[in-house]
Order: sequence, then C-alpha cells, then structure tokens
Amino acid sequence: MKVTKTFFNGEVKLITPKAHYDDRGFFMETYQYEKLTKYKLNTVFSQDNHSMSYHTGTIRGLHYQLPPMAQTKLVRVIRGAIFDVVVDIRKSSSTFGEWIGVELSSDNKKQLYIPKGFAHGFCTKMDNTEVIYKVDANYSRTLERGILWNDSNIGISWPKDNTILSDKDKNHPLLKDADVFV
Ligand SMILES: Cc1cn([C@H]2C[C@H](O)[C@@H](COP(=O)(O)OP(=O)(O)O[C@H]3O[C@H](C)C(=O)[C@H](O)[C@H]3O)O2)c(=O)[nH]c1=O
Repeated sequence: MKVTKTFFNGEVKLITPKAHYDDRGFFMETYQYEKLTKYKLNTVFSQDNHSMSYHTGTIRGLHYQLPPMAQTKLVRVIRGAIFDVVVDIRKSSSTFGEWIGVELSSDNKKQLYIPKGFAHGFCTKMDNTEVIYKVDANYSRTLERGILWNDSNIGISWPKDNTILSDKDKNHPLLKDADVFV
C-alpha cells in the first residue's frame, strides 16, 4: 500500500493498497501498521466501524468528536461507492472551512486517512453501499458533534441532490456556529 495523493498540506492522505489478482480473484493487505508508519500514519486504532446504506444519495455526516475523544479515521468501501468528504474545522488553520471530496469504492479499493481536526461525511453513489473504517478513539455520545451537510459557507458539491439523511444530520449547526477545534 502507498500514499497516492494528499490534501490539506499533506495531512489528509489517499492510500492505495496493492491487490494481487489471480484466476480465483484478489488478495490485498488492507492495513499494515509498519507500512503506514513510514508515511507517518502511526496511529494506533482502537475501534472498527461498519455502516451499510440502502439507497444511493444517502448522506452521513458531517461528523467529528471533540477532544479528548477526537478521532483519526481510516475509511474504505467494501461494497458500492461513496463520495467521501473532509472539512478542515481547525480555526487556527489556513484552510479552515475548506473541503475536499474523493470517490472511494469497492472497485478502486482506495482508503482515506483523516486526522483529528477534520469533519467527515459521505454520500453514497450506489445502493447497498458498505463503508468500514478504523478510529483511534471510542465513540462518545457526549463529545460527538456535527456540521450541516449543505452549509453554503462550506459549499460542498455533493453528487446527488435527492438526499437521504438522519433527523440528527438534518439539524446540525452551520460551521460558524459549531463547537470546533482551536
Ligand atoms: C458512530 C457510532 C454510532 N453508534 C451508534 C449510535 C446510533 O445509535 C447508531 C447510528 O449512529 P450515527 O447515526 O451517528 O451513524 P452515522 O451517521 O453513520 O455516523 C458516522 O458517520 C460519519 C460518516 C462518521 O465519520 C462517523 O464515524 C459517524 O458519526 O450507531 C455507535 O454505537 N458507535 C459509533 O461509533
């Protein structure tokens, strides 16, 4: 696996694993601590997450957890495809409020490494899409926060407009009003 693209001054990283194909199918290493350490991704992950979304156009996000339960995430898709979005929510950052989006899919097998200080969300591009991701801090109901997916001050160009959202995700604050990172 190697880092094939970076964003936000190298902090957010797109990782492409190597798939070994033969006449049975493929095998690939999807996480290898020593290899990622070479890219300074030596986070010790403590929890694996798995979500499945029935329909195209489902948006989950934009989510993050506040310190001391802020989470680094390593995201990949094992079925279907997503438009994966990251927003810089560090007030002191020169890229505060800026966003990037990349396609992660079971076909491209790419992974996105998202450090603490960024909000994360995605929009599914296929039905029955399954996303799995590692985090380095456990879930915290008291420290989880969100930012409104269609905050015009961020201006994310989501791939679908007839979106499906949880009630929680319909009611997050705008970035300017949100509890974010210093
Ligand atoms: C995140 C999480 C949730 N839950 C429970 C809480 C709810 O009862 C249920 C659904 O949670 P939620 O609606 O927050 O799930 P998503 O909308 O997929 O949230 C995720 O969406 C975006 C894309 C993220 O990056 C976050 O990791 C995460 O917030 O699972 C848990 O038990 N553990 C957890 O770690």
